[in-house]
Amino acid sequence: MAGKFAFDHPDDALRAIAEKLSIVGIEKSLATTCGGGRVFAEPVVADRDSPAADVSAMDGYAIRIGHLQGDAPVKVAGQAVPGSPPPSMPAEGVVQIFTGAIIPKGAEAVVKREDTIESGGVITFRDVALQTSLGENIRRAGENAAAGSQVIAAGKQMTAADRAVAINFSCFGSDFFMPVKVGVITTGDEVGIFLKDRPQPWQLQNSNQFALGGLLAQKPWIEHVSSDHCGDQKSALADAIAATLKTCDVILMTGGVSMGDYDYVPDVVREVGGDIVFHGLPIRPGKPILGAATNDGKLILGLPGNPVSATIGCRRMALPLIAKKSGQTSWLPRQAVVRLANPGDKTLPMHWMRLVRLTDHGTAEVIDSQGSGDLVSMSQSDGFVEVSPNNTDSHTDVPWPFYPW
Ligand SMILES: Nc1nc2c(c(=O)[nH]1)N[C@H]1C(S)=C(S)[C@@H](COP(=O)(O)OP(=O)(O)OC[C@H]3O[C@@H](n4cnc5c(N)ncnc54)[C@H](O)[C@@H]3O)O[C@H]1N2
Ligand code: MOO
Repeated sequence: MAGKFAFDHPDDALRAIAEKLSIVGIEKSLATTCGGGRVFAEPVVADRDSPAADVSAMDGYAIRIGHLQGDAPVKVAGQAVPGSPPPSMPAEGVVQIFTGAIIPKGAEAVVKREDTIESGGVITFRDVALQTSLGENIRRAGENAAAGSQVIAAGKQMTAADRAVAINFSCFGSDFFMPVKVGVITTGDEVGIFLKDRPQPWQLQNSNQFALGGLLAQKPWIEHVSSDHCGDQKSALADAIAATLKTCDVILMTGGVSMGDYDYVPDVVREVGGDIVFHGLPIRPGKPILGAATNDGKLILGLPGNPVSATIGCRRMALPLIAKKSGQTSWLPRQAVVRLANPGDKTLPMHWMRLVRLTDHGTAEVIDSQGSGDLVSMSQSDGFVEVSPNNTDSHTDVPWPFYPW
């Protein structure tokens, strides 16, 4: 135990609960082209060398190094074009070659076209070409990857670059992890979706449902299955959690996790068999957050009801844990860092999530906020930085991890 909190650092809390989570199942042989953003459940292996043969990196002439001695014109005795098998290297003369074409057997280098003087079937080498070394401008077979080697590891989320790699190696189908099924349950008698009648002063629109839904929708490895809302009745909440556990791998809740008389979430999570790993973390906003796992490895995360706390909590804590369940091996956040233009002198004894707007590459400004109910300032931000507890360097040039929306 770290003081009054189970963990000192949000990442330690993530690691601890992640150990209790199961990984989703596998979908066999989906088309790779449909799998953009999904998580590979098997590695991609090179079906042949890349490049498949020695190829030219330039438009020019395939030569033997011996051609570079003397300044007499040399005959262009053949042509190597992409899309055709290579000609053989003639006993005399050079072969005109184009970028990507296979190097004729016996050629030792490629001289760029602009480093020669071309005239009617012969070339002479400019001075710069005389320095050409053995193998210059030749991409060797297998230099990117050898046939049979792993080019993409299982557990990686497929990027656009991975799509290119998979298709390059003729991997048109692969096993992928199934999307993680997530159910959202918001709570609170005051919260609703008021379409026709405007909310009364004691009521408010269910913005959390839409904030969480927006973050979940960004991830192709998540299937947002349901959004339910529960009033402040313990039995209704228990029923909603039990029903959602039947259809989902993860339940994200908002509200009802702090100290109020109607904050039933911790009790109900225990009742449905949730093993509470943390309830409260040294983070602001979001301190009352609750993390639990069921005995079959499902995740129940209770986010505080305040809109900024719920949204930041979803970004900082829920998405990595869902990533873990999705089979991703690199699920723990590794964020790019930014420096703050206007950090001020204030410190907090907590990990402080500060809303920021990016102002330049690597620089951001802190946005004025009225606190965790101020969703207007949140919408003016590009995301938040996480400042260390009791940080006395905040007014200096310290870079902080940045979490974009
Ligand atoms: N005595 C204490 N009181 C509070 C503590 C504490 O430690 N001791 N912690 C405070 C902190 S920090 C937070 S954050 C809130 C979180 O409380 P809950 O998770 O129990 O959330 P609620 O009380 O249900 O709601 C808080 C706030 O957010 C509004 N809300 C709730 N759900 C939604 C929604 N779906 N969409 C938009 N807004 C929502 C709700 O109306 C309240 O205004 O507790 C502090 N109190
Ligand atoms: O720490 Mo609570 O999550 O801000 O208002």
